Amino acid sequence: MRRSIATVSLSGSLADKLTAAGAAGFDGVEIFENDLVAGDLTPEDVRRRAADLGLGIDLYQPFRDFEAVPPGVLAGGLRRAEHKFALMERLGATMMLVCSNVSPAAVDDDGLAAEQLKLLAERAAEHGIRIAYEALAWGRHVSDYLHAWRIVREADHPNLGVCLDSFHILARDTGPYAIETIPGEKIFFLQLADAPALPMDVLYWSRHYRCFPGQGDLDVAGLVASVLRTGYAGPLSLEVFNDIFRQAAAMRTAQDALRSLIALEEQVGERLGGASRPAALAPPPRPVVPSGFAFAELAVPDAGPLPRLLDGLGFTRTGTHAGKPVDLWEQGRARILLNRGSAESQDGPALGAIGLESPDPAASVKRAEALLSPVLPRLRGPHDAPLDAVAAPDGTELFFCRTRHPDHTSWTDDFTTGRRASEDAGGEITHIDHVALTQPWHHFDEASLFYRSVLGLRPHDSLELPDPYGLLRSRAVSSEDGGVRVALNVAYVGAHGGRPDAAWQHVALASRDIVAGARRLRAAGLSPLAIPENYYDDLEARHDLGTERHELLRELGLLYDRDEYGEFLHFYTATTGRVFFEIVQRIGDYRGYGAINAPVRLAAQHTRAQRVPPP
Ligand SMILES: O=C(O)c1ccc(O)c(O)c1
Ligand SMILES: [Mg+2]
Repeated sequence: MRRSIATVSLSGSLADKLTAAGAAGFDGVEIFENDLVAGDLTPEDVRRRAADLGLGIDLYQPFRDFEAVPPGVLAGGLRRAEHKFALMERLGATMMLVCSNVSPAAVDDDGLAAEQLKLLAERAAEHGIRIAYEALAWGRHVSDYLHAWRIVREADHPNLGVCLDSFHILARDTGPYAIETIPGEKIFFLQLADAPALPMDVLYWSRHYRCFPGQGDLDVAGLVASVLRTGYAGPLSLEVFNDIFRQAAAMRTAQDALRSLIALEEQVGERLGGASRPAALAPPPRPVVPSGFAFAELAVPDAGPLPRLLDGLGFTRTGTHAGKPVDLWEQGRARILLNRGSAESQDGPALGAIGLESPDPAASVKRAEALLSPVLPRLRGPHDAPLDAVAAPDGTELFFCRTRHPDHTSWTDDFTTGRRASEDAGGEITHIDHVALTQPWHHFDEASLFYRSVLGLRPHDSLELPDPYGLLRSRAVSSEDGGVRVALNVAYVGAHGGRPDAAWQHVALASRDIVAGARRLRAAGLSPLAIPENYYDDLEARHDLGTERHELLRELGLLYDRDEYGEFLHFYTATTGRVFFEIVQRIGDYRGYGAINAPVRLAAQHTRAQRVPPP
C-alpha cells in the first residue's frame, strides 16, 4: 500500500520535510497548509521537488470551518475554497481534507451540512478535486466518524467521501468499530497516529502527544484492519502532532515513522490472516526474540577501578581478546567485557555494546535491517568469530550471539582463556538480569518502538520517577520469559549544574544469594551505595518482614520490593564514569525492577556522588 506522511509530523522548512520524507522512502505526503503558507517555495517549486524525490502530494489540508453555516457565511467559505482549488492545481494535488466545523457560527443541522458539502464537492469536481470530510474529536457538532459518514451519505456526491483518522476515532473510545459499515470507496483517506493513554482534554492531547503507531497505547492495527476489510486501498498516512518530533531532526523522525509503518503493516497482516491480507502487505522477516544476554561491554578509557569492583563482585578475568585490548570477566553466565581500546569517553566508562543470545544471529540481523536499523560492518580480524551487529537508536551496539553453542562459532573463541571459569563455579551471580540504558529525551519513543519491533520485546507501562533534579521517564521492554529485560530511561539535561547526571547506565546482575554477595563486597573493602536510615524506617511501616529480616536489610544496605508474584532484593555499587552495577535477587516470580526504590537510589547517587575509590 502507499505509505505517506503529513508534513506536520516533521521538523524544519517544507523543503526539509520533503527531503526527509523522500530520503526515508515514503511514497507521498500530505501538505499541511501552514507549512506551505509560511514558506517561500512556490506551489510549482513544491510540486517539482516532491516529484524529484519520488513523492506524490496525496492530500492538501486542512480546510476548516466550512460546513453547516448560515447562508451569509457560506459565500466566504466558497470563495476561500476556490482559492485553494487553484492552489491545489498548481501543486498537482487532487484531494482536499475538510475537517468538521469547530466555529461557534456552525449550526447543528446535518441536512444543512450535507447540502453545503455537496455544493463544495460540485465545485471541487470542476477542478478534478475530491473532498475528504474528517470528524475532529472536538468538532462543534460533528465529532464522530459515523456522524461524518451519515452526512457524506446524505450529500451523495461522487467527489465527497470521508477521511478517517485513527486518533479522532480511538481517542473517543466510542465502543466497537462500525467502520466496516462504510463502503471502502467512500473512505477517501486514512490518517494514522497513536498516542499514550493520558486523561486530558482531547484537543490538547491530539496537538501535543500524538506519536507513531506502536509508540503509544491505541489499537491502531485493529483499526487499520477494519478499514482494509472495507476494501479501502488508498494511502496509509501518518499524521502526528508531537512537541518532540517538531524539534527533532526530520531525517531521523521520518525513518522512525517508516519503521512504525512497516511494523504496523505486519501487525495488520496478522490480524487479517492469509487470504484477506492485501498483497501489498508482504511481511518483513519475523522477529527473532533473543533468549538472554551474552555479555555487556563497557568502554573504559583505562582499566581504572573496574577490575577491583568486578573482583569484589565475585567475577574472574577469564580471557583477553587475541587482537584487541578487551578483557573478558565471567561469573556463571554473566559476562562483562572491559574494552580498553575504545575511544575515550569524556565521562569515563560507559556501556558501549550488549551481546544478545539469538537462536539465529543472521536472521536477527535480517529482521533489524528490514526495520531500517543500521547494520554494523563486520569488523573481523584474522581470528575473529563472525559478529552480527546492529546499532540501537542511542548508538549502543547490539551483537547477536550464540555463546559456546556446539553448532556455531562463538565470540568467546577470540579470547585466549587464562582461567576458564566453569559456568557453575559456585559464585552467587548467575546471569545478567537486565540492562538500563539512558536515552536522549527526543529519542525515547523511537527507542521503545525499536526494541518492540526489531527484537520483538514487549513494552511495559511508562513510569515517572522523581529524581532530586527532575522527573525521570522510564519504560521497560522484555521478552515473555524475562530472559531479556531492558529498562529505557530518559536523560534530562539538568539545569542544576548543567550536567545530565541522569545519563547513568547500569548492568543488573542476577544473584542467587544477595546476602552473601553484599557481604563479599564489603569484605573486599568496597561498600554498596549507602541507603538512608529513613528508607528502612519507611520500609518497616510498609511491610512487616520480621525484625531479623529488617535488620539484615538495614545492615547490608539492601532495598526491598514485592509484587503479587514474589519478592525483590537489590543493591547498587558506586558509579564509575556513567556506569554502575545493580545486584538483584528475584524471589518467586517477581516481574518488576524495584521501581519504587528508584527515587531513593537516584537521591543517594546525587547527594553522595559516590565513586569507586581508586585501587
Ligand atoms: O488539530 C487539528 O486542527 C487537525 C487538523 C487536521 C487534521 O487532520 C487533524 O487530525 C487535526
Ligand atoms: Mg487528521
